[in-house]
Amino acid sequence: MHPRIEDYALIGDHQTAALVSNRGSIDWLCLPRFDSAACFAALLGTEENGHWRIAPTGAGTCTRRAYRKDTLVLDTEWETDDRAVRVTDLMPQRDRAPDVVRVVEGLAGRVTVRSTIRLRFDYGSAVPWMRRSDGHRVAVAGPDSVWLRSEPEVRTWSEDRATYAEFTVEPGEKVAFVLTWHPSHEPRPRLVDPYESLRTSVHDWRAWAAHCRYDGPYRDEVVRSLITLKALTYEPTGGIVAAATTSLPEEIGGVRNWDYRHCWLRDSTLTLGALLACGYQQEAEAWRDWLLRAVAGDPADLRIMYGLAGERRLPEYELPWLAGYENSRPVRIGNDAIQQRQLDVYGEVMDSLTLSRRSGLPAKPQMWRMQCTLMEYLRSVWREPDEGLWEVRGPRRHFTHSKVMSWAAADRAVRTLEDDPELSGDLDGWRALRDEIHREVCARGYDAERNTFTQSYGSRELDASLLLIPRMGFLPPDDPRVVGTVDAIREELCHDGFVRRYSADHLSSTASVDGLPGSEGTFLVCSFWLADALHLTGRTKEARELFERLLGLTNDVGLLAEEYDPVAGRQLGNFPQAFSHVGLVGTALALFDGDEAG
Ligand SMILES: OC[C@H]1O[C@H](O[C@H]2O[C@H](CO)[C@@H](O)[C@H](O)[C@H]2O)[C@H](O)[C@@H](O)[C@@H]1O
Repeated sequence: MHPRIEDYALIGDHQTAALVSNRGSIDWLCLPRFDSAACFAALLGTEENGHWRIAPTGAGTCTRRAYRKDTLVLDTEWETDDRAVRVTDLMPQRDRAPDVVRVVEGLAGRVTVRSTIRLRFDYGSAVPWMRRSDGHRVAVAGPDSVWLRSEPEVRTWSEDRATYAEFTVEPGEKVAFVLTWHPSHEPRPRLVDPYESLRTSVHDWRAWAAHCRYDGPYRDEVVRSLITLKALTYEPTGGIVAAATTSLPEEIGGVRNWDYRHCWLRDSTLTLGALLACGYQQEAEAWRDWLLRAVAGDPADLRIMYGLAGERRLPEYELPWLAGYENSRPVRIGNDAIQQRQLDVYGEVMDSLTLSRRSGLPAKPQMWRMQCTLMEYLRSVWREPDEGLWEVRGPRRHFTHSKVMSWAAADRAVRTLEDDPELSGDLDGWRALRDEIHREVCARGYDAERNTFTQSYGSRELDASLLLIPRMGFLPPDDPRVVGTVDAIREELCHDGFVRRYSADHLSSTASVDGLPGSEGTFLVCSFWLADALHLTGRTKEARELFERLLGLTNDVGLLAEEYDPVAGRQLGNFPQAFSHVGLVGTALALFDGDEAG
């Protein structure tokens, strides 16, 4: 049986990441970058598509699993009455080549351990040639090579397109495996010392986590989320991926399977906010600089997402040879949403740059110039319909959230000018724009009969993004229209207390709100937004209860996917997802680190 999404834990080296199941199997690993082809793709197919399992012979799921405190170093243990063994997994900070280190350590009795590795390059499709060289097993296919060795060396053999090793450990005995990726045309990679890597990783992560300035309740959960956000950041450029995976389904067996290994302006600006609020200025600055490079050029060419280094083309295609996670097909690479118009992005970019200024990040001269150009462009397009923040694949609409965020862009432009007399810009024009958008949203995006804002102009649909209205400052939290909207969303979009993005009524028909067949779960970041809105509107007790229930959805190692299915009681969608962890950090800060409301 396929592990559930929440059966996985993440390890990474700030350039890519792997998913390790609670059976001790690495089922997902893209090398050398997050968005490279996977060499282990069992996550989206079968073991034949590549995996690496280390576990006691005959054992199934582990008996205990945890990250070492404040690190991304994972311990997985199997314990029986008289025997116990631990596998410690990590990806060391990169020198040149990416490495995976797996240290097996005997804890009690004499345990026989088996390593089974099936390397399959190009997303599980290419079976490499294997050879031996200098104590390594070397796998080569096309541009990729992987070098595998152990310390001390254990006997390995190949059979049925897999490489095996079997050995025993007694208490205190260790065997460390190192897998290193390398371009196949280059000479052998430099050796890393697995034990030294383990020590350094633990030290570096703890030093990083110690900078977290949040010291309130649930600090461990907040730090775990921050570590996850850091692990989703591509260090060479500062770009932040939305999640470590592609095509984990929003509906088991369905078609809502997308590639999240790219940098969305929306997801990353929110991530930046969470990191900044917790004191991580360096990461925020790196992302701000990534943004300035990525959006450079004609504002009409602004993309809603980019590749890790700011690439502007992410063509979407399918991998027919992969069966998909629990048969959820197609498996998609790339993302056509890059072609969409999503007006909210202007508001998010302006908001995050305002935040970065206020947090004291040194401003760059080209920053304000770029903001003025974006504003001029937004002034010419804000009246147009768009695909909205949920990236609907149906017809464009006048999404209320997109207009609210256009208002936010104008508002942040005005406020930046008011704050800094040294900057120049069209203050009167932007004030007028801000007022005009506000008037229009209140007139066309609000249903007076039901006392709620609506998903798009003239529609009766609701949308969870409207929970952000008070947070963006569009209306005060005690405005009856805000309270009415929060209540209507609770009434219509909640399932078991968790929030759907939009109405579920049409989700089973092909004429769904988002133009896609099938259904989906409750959306975790929206559920955190509900907790924020409840807190802002004075219902802090309910906000805390919801927050605690949401914490209860994290898996055994504190990770969240994009969605949750309250009926099946399992996580859905790409994993771990930055959006969900940003939500967790934001709500913790709002509830326990800010002004107490109610
Ligand atoms: O629901 C259809 C869309 O789903 C994906 O978008 C979602 O993920 C993005 C990244 O986290 C997020 O920014 C967006 O708000 C979400 O709706 C997918 O990437 C799209 O291609 C797809 O149309």
